[in-house]
Amino acid sequence: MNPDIILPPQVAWASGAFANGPLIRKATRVGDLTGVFSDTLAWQQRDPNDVVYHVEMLDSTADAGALYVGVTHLNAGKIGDEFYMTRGHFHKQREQGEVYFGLSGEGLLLLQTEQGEARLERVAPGSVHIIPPFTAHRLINTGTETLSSLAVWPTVAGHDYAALAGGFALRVFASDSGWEVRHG
Ligand SMILES: O=P(O)(O)OC[C@H]1O[C@](O)(CO)[C@@H](O)[C@@H]1O
Repeated sequence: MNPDIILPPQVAWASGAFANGPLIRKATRVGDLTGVFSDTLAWQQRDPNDVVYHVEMLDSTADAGALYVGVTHLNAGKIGDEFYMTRGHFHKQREQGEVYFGLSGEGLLLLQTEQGEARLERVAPGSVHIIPPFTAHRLINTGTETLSSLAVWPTVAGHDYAALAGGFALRVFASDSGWEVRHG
């Protein structure tokens, strides 16, 4: 007798759309991102209901060793001259790492250590980003299409946003040549 074969969740690599999974979906809007963008006036003038990004993730257990798999869909856009980006965070359990995979669109992954040293990796379809322990991370969409990136991270990791209340050390703005990096 053949055993029943389980149909696992599926992800469409080109779009990041999930099928067959126990999905959680969360949208982050302009109004949720207080203090994140440098041009406060431009931020205040925007519709707070505009979605900047949404995350779809497969639900998982909170057990040690369990993993989340999720896709962040970061819309193309700017607040003032600064490109749309995720809020960004350290893991509450700082020793937990994460892996990002670029699926579609183009952008940057901003990584920052606890000592404030920041670096940028180019995100593009097929790119693989190993986020080490003790490293904050933020996605930035420098393109004209939605930037979609798949991530795998431990469910115990948690989010610490407070440690970055003063912002990251680098910001990315539109420029004549496409984009430019400035110190925060
Ligand atoms: O929590 P942030 O900084 O808004 O980032 C968006 C998402 O990116 C992830 O790191 C993985 O996609 C999630 O943990 C998080 O929900």
